[in-house]
Amino acid sequence: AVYGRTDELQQSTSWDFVIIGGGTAGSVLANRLTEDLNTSVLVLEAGVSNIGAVPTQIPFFCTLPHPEYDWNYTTTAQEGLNGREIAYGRGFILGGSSSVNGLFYTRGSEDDFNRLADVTGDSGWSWDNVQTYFHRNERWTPPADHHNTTGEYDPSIHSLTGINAVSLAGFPQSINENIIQASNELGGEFQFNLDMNSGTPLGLGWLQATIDGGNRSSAATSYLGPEFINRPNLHVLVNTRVTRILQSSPSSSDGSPILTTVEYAFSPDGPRYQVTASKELLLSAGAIGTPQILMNSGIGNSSFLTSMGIPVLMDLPSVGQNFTDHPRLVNNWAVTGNHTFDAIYRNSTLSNDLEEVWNERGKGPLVDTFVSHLLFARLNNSVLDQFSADPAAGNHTAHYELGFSNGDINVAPTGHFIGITTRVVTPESRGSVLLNTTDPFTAPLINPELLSTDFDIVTMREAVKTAVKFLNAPVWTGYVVGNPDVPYPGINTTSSDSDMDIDEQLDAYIRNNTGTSAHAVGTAAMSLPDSGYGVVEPNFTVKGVRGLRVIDASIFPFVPSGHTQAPTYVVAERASEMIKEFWAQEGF
Ligand SMILES: Cc1cc2nc3c(=O)[nH]c(=O)nc-3n(C[C@H](O)[C@H](O)[C@H](O)COP(=O)(O)OP(=O)(O)OC[C@H]3O[C@@H](n4cnc5c(N)ncnc54)[C@H](O)[C@@H]3O)c2cc1C
Repeated sequence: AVYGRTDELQQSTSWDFVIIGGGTAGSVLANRLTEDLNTSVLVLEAGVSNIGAVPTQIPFFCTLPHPEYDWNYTTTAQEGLNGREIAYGRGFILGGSSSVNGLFYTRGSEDDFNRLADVTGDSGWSWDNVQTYFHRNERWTPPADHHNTTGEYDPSIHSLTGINAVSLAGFPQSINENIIQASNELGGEFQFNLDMNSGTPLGLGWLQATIDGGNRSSAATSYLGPEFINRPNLHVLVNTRVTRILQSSPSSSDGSPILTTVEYAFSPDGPRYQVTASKELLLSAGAIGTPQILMNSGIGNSSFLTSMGIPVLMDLPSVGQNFTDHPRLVNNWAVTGNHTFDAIYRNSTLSNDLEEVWNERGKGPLVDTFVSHLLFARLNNSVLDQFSADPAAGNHTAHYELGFSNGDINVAPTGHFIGITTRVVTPESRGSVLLNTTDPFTAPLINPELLSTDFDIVTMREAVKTAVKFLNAPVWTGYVVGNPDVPYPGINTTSSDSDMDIDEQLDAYIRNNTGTSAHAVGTAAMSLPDSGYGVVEPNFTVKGVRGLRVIDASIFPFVPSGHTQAPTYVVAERASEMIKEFWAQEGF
């Protein structure tokens, strides 16, 4: 059950596992570990319950701000973004970021997982071996309008038996046919890909999203859904901020501290409570929350911790480092038609009417997220050759992504648009999450270092050029204003003196407008034992301590080359299995 106050919990209960953070990964762990009714689990979640959080349930409204369900973080000044500080979304709600995200369901590439297997020395992460976990996660679901989906995906690679709903779009956008036609006209990098979740995502295809009959499918609605949440051994405490992890008993025989006690509070000045897990603590507070909790507990770079006045429990300099994210840029071009979705954002009467249709019939444009198709593409060799190394995990892995929208998600006051969101999916930039103060209720310093390398800015520039190339396909004649010779965004004239001028102007536009995908990973990276870097071992245990594992998006040493929720679900599914196997071997 879900509780709002600590005194509602049965005080006599002892917990086998305490999970810190009821987000994407935490909800999977809570579900899988309580499949055995003899295993008791307590989840401590800082955010609110997802029940009744209607704005988060409507897929199309995912682009609107929902401050009551968000941590409302802001980054440090980003040099690569001309010094701007930008909003950094994180779900402050059961289900975590899966309850507020853009709902895109992309698994990443075969190369991404094979690289993870190499880096961790664990073949269990290879693409072939993780298919089991994708299948445990995914429950392929018909779209809200039940249209014939033949030719829009490959059924052979999907699962009907998982927990989290995934579907194709359930409302036809007026540009759908043109997008497919443009892919046929242009071929090459725009070639149609029947299913981008096959391990080879390159090309253009239909977006798959975590949507269940027009409603968001989050970790909370699925893994903590009605059929699971009332298990007698599953207890979820919301509105509960974990402040620190504490050493619970004398060190183990090899001298490693045993960390199975967690301290939590309901307000900055309120009393601190403690609870101890009889088996393990599972830290799933996400790529921002996890390093913050570790550092406040004395696990991190010892000189940094000492400078903050925190007693050092374990010197792990990689905590909070290696922060990786996908830079994201929303580009728009004016169109002549008026069948775009722009009016929905501007006209509150229309938006309310559509919400009624969504609510009563599960139909209409609100049943989908804001993108209908994606393109995954690689840099041309001539561009790639400028760089000493290719950060992609392999040759079947994209460097950038384009997402096509039938309108402007930035809500322009007038006009009709086609939107193309460009993202760098193999960024070289690495940032950090560090403590600002030792107050666990104060936000940490979030520095994704977006666009801080040449590779990243050049790749974003190529992505924008690819978007323009796409809009110059013959099918857009008479629809996209300017076709042929669609203008580059941010540039007033197409007749610049030289290519260099255009590149410089594009770079200025990119740096002034790029934001985040909120695909934060890497701040508690997994590495081989004795590798000299990293935070967790391949079995998710925090290096040098006992009783504590980190299981969430922070463990990825490299960001997958797609949106990060599906890989995070896979991490949590596999971790649950490993934990169960470990305790079965221990004889429990
Ligand atoms: C706005 C946005 C859009 C995105 N769009 C997409 C998309 O379209 N597709 C996609 O694949 N991915 C997307 N992502 C990324 C994806 O959702 C995340 O990578 C994934 O959900 C991360 O899962 P996690 O378990 O690591 O963290 P989270 O799901 O964020 O879970 C962490 C949980 O821990 C809780 N917590 C943190 N600190 C504490 C504390 N001190 N005490 C108690 N609880 C705590 C949080 O409240 C949260 O519930 C998006 C993310 C955001 C924020």
